[in-house]
Amino acid sequence: MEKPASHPTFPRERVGVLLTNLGTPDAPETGSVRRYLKQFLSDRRVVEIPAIAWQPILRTIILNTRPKKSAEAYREVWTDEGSPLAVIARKQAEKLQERLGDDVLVDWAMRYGNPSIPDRLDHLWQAGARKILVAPLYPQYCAATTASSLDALSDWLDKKRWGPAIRTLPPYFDDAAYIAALEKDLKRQLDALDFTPERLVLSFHGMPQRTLEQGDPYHCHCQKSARLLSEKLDVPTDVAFQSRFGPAQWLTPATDDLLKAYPDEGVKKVAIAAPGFSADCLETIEELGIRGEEEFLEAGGEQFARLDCLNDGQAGMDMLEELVRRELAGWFM
Ligand SMILES: C=CC1=C(C)c2cc3[nH]c(cc4nc(cc5[nH]c(cc1n2)c(C)c5CCC(=O)O)C(CCC(=O)O)=C4C)c(C)c3C=C
Ligand SMILES: [Fe+2]
Ligand SMILES: [Fe+2]
Repeated sequence: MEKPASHPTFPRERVGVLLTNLGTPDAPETGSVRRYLKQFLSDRRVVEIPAIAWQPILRTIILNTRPKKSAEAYREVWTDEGSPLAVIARKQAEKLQERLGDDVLVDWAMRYGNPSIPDRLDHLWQAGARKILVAPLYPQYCAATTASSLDALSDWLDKKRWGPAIRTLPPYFDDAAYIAALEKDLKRQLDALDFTPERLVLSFHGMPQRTLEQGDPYHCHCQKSARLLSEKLDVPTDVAFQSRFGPAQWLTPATDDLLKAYPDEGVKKVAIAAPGFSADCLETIEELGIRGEEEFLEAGGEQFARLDCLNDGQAGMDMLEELVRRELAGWFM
């Protein structure tokens, strides 16, 4: 039977994979940072204060002060290719695409800023992806990160007449592939240091203490990742939470407090890793690597090293390929 002339044509069906991360400004300038922070900090998953109380504070105080200061920090980490988080996210997607071949379309997106989750889902759909795995690259589940990415997915699906079958990558905080990748990569980096650290700090992004009391599993996921990892490493580890924001009580101990207290306790040689970040970003390169080192040395510390995240290195990509192939079972071998 002949198709009516008005009948749309469809591309070859394929499987899509969308790697998502948090997001970053388009440029290390006040205006770009303000746009990014406005979207980020207006997300009710991130700041759980009723909008009527929060929006005036955000618009009159925070967006008038923080963007300039944050832009300065972004300038310290910005590369010729762009923001480290975006550059690494793109490389992770390109390398995963190479590993999975043409039957799968791999793309990447950011929850805040660009490229956005709805734009890249549109792109995958238009390219023929009728089955899509959305993979928020957060090992530890958190409402502010994992659930928020899935909100963006469900908002997109909500508007579609015909939408894809969807799978989402579960948190992988205790997955053997994740722990093994960290073990391998951190051991490689520790072996390459020109000193032997007395302590390895495992620094996770902080969250308000209240979220733990309300049932967010993030704190427990971080503690379990840290325990499983520390069992594999020869150096003693401490867990800490970084990037405190606002006046509320956040998870403790705070990374900066821990670094400042070490020298008085006789700990003078420290390495620091951020296993909850799948890619290096402002929070690892600037906050840990620059500010953290300054704070530790000023307090009397002697040697300090920041270890890289898994990024697009061999160990991290082996893990990502394993996790993604597992989730694609039955869709693609
Ligand atoms: C990895 C998990 C992360 C959690 C959990 C998280 C929670 C969280 N963050 C803020 C406030 C800010 N975070 C900022 C940047 C930022 N945060 C994460 C990760 C987590 N955040 C990443 C990967 C980045 C990206 C940095 C980049 O390179 O672009 C910022 C912006 C920078 C700044 O102005 O300091 C803010 C603000 C809150 C409030 C929160 C949980 C409630
Ligand atoms: Fe953050
Ligand atoms: Fe816990």
